[in-house]
Amino acid sequence: MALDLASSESGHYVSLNQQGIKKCSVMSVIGNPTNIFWHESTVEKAERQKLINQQGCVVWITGLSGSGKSTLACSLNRELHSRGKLSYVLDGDNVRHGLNKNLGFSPEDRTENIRRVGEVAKLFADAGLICIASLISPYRKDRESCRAMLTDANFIEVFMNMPLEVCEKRDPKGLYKLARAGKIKGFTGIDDPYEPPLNCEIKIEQNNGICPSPRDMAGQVVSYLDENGFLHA
Ligand SMILES: Nc1ncnc2c1ncn2[C@@H]1O[C@H](COP(=O)(O)OS(=O)(=O)O)[C@@H](OP(=O)(O)O)[C@H]1O
Ligand SMILES: Nc1ncnc2c1ncn2[C@@H]1O[C@H](COP(=O)(O)OP(=O)(O)O)[C@@H](O)[C@H]1O
Repeated sequence: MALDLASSESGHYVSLNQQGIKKCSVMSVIGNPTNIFWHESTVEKAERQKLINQQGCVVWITGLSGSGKSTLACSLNRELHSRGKLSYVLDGDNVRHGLNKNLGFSPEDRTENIRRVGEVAKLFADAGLICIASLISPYRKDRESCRAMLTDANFIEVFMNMPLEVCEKRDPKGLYKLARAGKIKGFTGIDDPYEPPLNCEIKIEQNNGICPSPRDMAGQVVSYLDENGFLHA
């Protein structure tokens, strides 16, 4: 049986095998990586974008549960696809089934949830895709951190400005009901805060009490992307 001993302070790695022979080598310190270097790709982002005739970016959809984030994300994805544009949806609910399945809804876990999705979205944008991230992302500072990961123009924040009453009336998963009954603690909008964006690029809201259709919501985002040059290389 081999025995591995690691010293995180020295960065040395000591291994004893069955014959008691010691091996020493250097490793990255866990939790505070050292000895890692950025490796440049030989294919540049501009070349990838030219290939697919679009500009990589992140469309970040934020809003209360039930405000229509997933509906807009799906509709936008379909609309872009029909125009021959490559997009991909990162939906909070879905990402929490895999990459983020170890995270709950404490403020710290939500922050980590947003940070990870922000990093993945940044990679998709670098690949040249229009990455549609759809998460409650309730805290302003977390969304601002994601914005800071990209150049400002490539982070397009879409605020689903739906009144809580509308979201609660929709309640497609019955979660508001559970939250009101005290059976879910820390539910956004009920007993956990939602901080609306101060400077978002796009706001989706009701007109005279009527919510725009999914197609119209998507149309609003497509117009922005088109007018700002994202739909051509
Ligand atoms: N406590 C609490 N607060 C808010 N939402 C809750 C909670 N518990 C479970 N859910 C369900 O989880 C979905 C939100 O996941 P997100 O990853 O988007 O949330 S967050 O951005 O980390 O706040 C959210 O999905 P949507 O309804 O699509 O927004 C809810 O269905
Ligand atoms: N533009 C809209 N008009 C009418 N109903 C909508 C609209 N957008 C979403 N909905 C409905 O509201 C509910 C919540 O939408 P959803 O996209 O799941 O919200 P979220 O992802 O923000 O939780 C769903 O039942 C959906 O069909």
